[in-house]
Amino acid sequence: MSMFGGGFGGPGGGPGTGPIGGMGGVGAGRRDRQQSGTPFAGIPPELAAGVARLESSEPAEAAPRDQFRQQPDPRKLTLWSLLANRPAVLTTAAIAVLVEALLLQAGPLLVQIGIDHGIVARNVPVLVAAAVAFVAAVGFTAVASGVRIRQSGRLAAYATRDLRVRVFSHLQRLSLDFYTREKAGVTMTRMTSDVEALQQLLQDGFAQFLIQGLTMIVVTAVLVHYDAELAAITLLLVLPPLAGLSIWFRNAADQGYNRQRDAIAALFSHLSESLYGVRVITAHNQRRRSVVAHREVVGAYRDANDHTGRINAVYGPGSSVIGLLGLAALLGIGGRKVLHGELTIGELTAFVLYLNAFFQPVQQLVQLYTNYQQARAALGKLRGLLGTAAGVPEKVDALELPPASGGIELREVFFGYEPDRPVLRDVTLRIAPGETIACVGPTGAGKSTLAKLVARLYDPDRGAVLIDGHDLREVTLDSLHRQVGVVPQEPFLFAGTLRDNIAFARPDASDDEVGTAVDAVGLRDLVDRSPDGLDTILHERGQSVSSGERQLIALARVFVAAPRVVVLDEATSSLDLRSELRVEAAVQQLLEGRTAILVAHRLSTARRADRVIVVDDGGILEAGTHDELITAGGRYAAMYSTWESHATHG
Ligand SMILES: Nc1ncnc2c1ncn2[C@@H]1O[C@H](COP(=O)(O)OP(=O)(O)OP(=O)(O)O)[C@@H](O)[C@H]1O
Repeated sequence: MSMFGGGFGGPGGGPGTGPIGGMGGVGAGRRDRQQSGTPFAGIPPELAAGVARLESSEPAEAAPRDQFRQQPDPRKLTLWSLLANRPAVLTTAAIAVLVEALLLQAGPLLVQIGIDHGIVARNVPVLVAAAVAFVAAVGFTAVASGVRIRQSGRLAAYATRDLRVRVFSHLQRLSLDFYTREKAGVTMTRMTSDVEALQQLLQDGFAQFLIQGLTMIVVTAVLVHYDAELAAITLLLVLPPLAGLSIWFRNAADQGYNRQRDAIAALFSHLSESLYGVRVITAHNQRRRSVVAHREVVGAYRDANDHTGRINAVYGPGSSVIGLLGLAALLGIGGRKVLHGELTIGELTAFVLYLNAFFQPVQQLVQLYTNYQQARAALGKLRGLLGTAAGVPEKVDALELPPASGGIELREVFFGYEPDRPVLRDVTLRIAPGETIACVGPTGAGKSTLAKLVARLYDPDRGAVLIDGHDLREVTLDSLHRQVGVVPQEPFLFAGTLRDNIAFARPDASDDEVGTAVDAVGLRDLVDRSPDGLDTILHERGQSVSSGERQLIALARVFVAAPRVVVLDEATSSLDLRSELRVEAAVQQLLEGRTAILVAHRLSTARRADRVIVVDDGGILEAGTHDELITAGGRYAAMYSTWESHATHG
């Protein structure tokens, strides 16, 4: 099986090497075209002055703030932690919220003053003053509201950006076991839909929550001030049923929104798998089945939405009815008080307006609560993801692996992907610096697994893997990956230029270094044939180059990285004889002077290795040079004679 499931690039291109998609290619491309002197290369002279002007006015690019660290971020992910990162923006937004909430309450007060002291008292200046004050309050409210929306928008944008970077960094930290276990679509959902659910709440939700909450407090105080008895009766009538309904909603929504999150993740998973596998689906005539399966996951998502919709249909109108009944009660009780002269008509009007102002927030809070529940479910999922520990963690006190001479040792290694299914049992193997070892054996025997352990893509369950006497678990992953290069069975190319792909592990590699790698692995032909040479854009996953060329690019990538140890999982896909020979020659070049572990699917590769090991039944059955094993007449000799007769007759 593939060492990386086609998921990762070459060595050292592990965590934190940054994106590649065309990055750096622009500048590099321009530099090269200018040098090449071809027609249309570089910036036309008549535009040069304009470009220089434009460049000088561009702000200098700040150094990236986010550094990748192998150790996970210990901070717990909470809504507050997302907001607290930008105290200045948060404070401005909070002040704007406060001002807006207070100004909003001026309206009913001014109406009451206008009625009681202006209209009823026939005092025109007071009436005019109340009206003017009303207009001013509206103006200030608009300004405060503008500031609040702008600042809370910024806050949400920053917070979700931070969250996305944090989750992505964590994804980079996780090991192969996570990616085998977790569907790509589910992880995508965490980064898209879940983060967006949070964004919605952060953008408007919190500010609204504060405004509405403050409004309710202010209004309650004002109501008590106007008529404590009336306020108490009305609030007692309203609050208990509202609280009961909210508790019910919280419990029901918790389940509902979790179900919704799971359903959307399943939907994304199926979508991404179907898109990646579209060729196989079409070739095997399984489009109908694919559509039926998609209808099922979409159906499950619809059911989840339907469920939350039903809950909302009870909670929304339910809380509204409670509020309106409260108003009706107020009209009856308050009206009686006016008739008995205990309350002025202006006060009752203000009371009704304030109570309305009390219930409007309730309505808004209902909506916000829905958002909050959604965001809470999303946060739970994201927290789960951030809480996933890396399968191959780096020790806090891990040491830099010093420049290795490349001696490798597997010491009594036991390993299984699942606890009850051991793949390797008590494997001991020593590889001398500079030696090339070929692993052969039947399919599924554990050859790739052995190679993965040497690259520390997994840790052994028992025993140890050492380089130059250093246990791999004791050294930093960064220093290890710099010195152990991996060529996966199915090379993965990124959308970007050829140069970007070749220099992936060392983006700072010079043109000369890239050129040397190109020549060494025999890619010169491809580079010369490509329209823009090294600046030719490759399509996603390298679909625009042949499988042999992909292998050569993967080899060139490791060549540029220049690790001490190479772990190479030979591709099983067969190439035509010419390409095969080119790849073989490239491998020879790459292995020159390096320690190497080859997972050899072709015995021609094994023949050229310094030593061959036969892996089967969870261990190493035979080990020795090709000639020794042939002479011994054991398992390898049998495999070799079968292969040879196929090679000559086939
Ligand atoms: N991620 C995984 N999770 C669970 N089991 C796995 C995983 N990867 C491999 N296996 C199992 O471990 C065993 C050894 O797999 P491995 O890939 O090492 O075989 P291999 O000898 O390299 O085979 P091939 O020649 O086909 O590449 C197989 O039985 C395989 O099914």
